[in-house]
Amino acid sequence: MAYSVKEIFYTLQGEGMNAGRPAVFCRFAGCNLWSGREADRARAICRFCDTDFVGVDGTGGGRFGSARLLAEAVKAQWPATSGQPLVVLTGGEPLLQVDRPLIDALHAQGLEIAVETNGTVRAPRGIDWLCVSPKHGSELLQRSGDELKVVVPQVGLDLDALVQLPFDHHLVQAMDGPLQAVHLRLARALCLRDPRWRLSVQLHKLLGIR
Ligand SMILES: C[S@@+](CC[C@H](N)C(=O)[O-])C[C@H]1O[C@@H](n2cnc3c(N)ncnc32)[C@H](O)[C@@H]1O
Ligand SMILES: Nc1nc2[nH]cc(C(=O)O)c2c(=O)[nH]1
Ligand code: SF4
Ligand SMILES: [Mg+2]
Repeated sequence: MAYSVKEIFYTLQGEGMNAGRPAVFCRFAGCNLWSGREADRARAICRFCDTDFVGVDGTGGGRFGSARLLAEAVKAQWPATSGQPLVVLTGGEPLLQVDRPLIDALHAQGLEIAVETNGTVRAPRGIDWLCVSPKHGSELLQRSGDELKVVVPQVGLDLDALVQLPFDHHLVQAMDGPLQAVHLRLARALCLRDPRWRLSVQLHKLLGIR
């Protein structure tokens, strides 16, 4: 199968339990909850997205004709020094494209595989770290994993039900945008009130990196 990739870049994981860990990011093009066009945002299912995932024109992006070619392009971004290489597959919605051959090809390159998904597509087996971030108005099909990362506030999402889902970690992340300061206070208060939740701060935005 061929893969449409917006960009591939090396940075620090900015979110979740692995925040601060160096990783190669592979951002797949396209999403099932928004077209990515500003004109469509107001009527999209997911309306708060902070990411450009349209097209294959970013740094290191392109159409990759095979799993091996994409895995090699990802591995090429890892520095020559030692350490366990990590790739974060994101998007857009990566699980519209990630399949067993790609997982096997990334593992064959020695990469540990993390995925950021909206949970509307069931994850294939073999992912080493699965982060699910549910979106109100969509059906949550992937209901287990390593971390559940809920962007707040999302009116209509039942946090009491979500915190009971079988994930090892339950995190809230303040919705970025004009009201981010308000959302951060709300997310902080939520964790203090119910310590089953942990706060995920978008470290890369604080640092001014991608
Ligand atoms: C751009 S999404 C791509 C992966 C997948 N489509 C998803 O939604 O999980 C990566 C992460 O950024 C989060 N995110 C997107 N827009 C955000 C915003 N405005 N503020 C905070 N987090 C946001 C998502 O919830 C998700 O956890
Ligand atoms: N540094 C950094 N960390 C991230 N963690 C999740 C991201 C994403 O867009 O999926 C992201 C991102 O875009 N940049
Ligand atoms: S589901 Fe993820 S990629 Fe798609 S629009 Fe929402 S935050 Fe963006
Ligand atoms: Mg991002």
